[in-house]
Amino acid sequence: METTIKVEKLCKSYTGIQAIEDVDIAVARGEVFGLLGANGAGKTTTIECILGTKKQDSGTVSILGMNPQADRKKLFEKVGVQFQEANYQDKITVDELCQVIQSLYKAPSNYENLLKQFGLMEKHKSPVSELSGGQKQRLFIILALIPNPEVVFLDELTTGLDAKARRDVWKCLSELKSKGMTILLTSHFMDEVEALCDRICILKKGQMIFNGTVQEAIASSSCEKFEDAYLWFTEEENRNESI
Ligand SMILES: Nc1ncnc2c1ncn2[C@@H]1O[C@H](COP(=O)(O)OP(=O)(O)OP(=O)(O)O)[C@@H](O)[C@H]1O
Repeated sequence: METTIKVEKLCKSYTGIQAIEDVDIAVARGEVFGLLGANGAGKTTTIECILGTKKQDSGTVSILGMNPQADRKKLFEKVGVQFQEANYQDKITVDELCQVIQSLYKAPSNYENLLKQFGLMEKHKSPVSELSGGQKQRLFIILALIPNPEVVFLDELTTGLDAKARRDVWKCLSELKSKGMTILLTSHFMDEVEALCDRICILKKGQMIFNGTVQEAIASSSCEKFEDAYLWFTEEENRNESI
């Protein structure tokens, strides 16, 4: 199967902190891959190194056969990124922000369709600053999809969304997946990971402690439910007791 994202022996440290160490990830085209771990485990650092917005200390990254450091311009056309926070003018409206993003790309998606799909059409004339937290979160997913990307990175996918909005986002992502989009996401919600991800990697203090499917994670633990298995992997005490 064609590999869309390939990461080998990725290491990155900040002053005094080894944020990630020897991370290996391979994501096939059309796959939904979940990067999991507690706060500070190294998920965002991994994504930033994959995107080339942070330079790794060692290790290699390839997306769609490109080196993100050397081929940044070409990658920009094919990769979408959901930002947690974005800098935009104070009074800019949803329409205007989408149009600005659209203007940056050669073959963008129709953003109005995305607004409809994500239930934000009624807010299209509102200033972004007046959206609720969940509405902003959905807008950031839309901005990531405007480039019509082959690969999309969604960091903390549905943080801040209510139950209905989360389910709506899941449905939209399943549709994108069925059209062949490759998705790398991080999430702290294990029901979401179970519903969406073909494969996962669990990071703990920058080290990869599991790589495989949700079913394999459950089978390797002494647990029946995925959330319990995830906690078994990430909580030291439980693992030591079981080993
Ligand atoms: N710019 C930075 N300077 C110094 N240390 C940093 C920097 N960015 C991240 N770190 C540290 O690196 C480690 C990994 O952080 P990272 O943001 O990658 O974790 P994360 O898994 O994305 O966490 P969260 O779930 O809270 O978003 C943490 O210990 C964090 O404090």
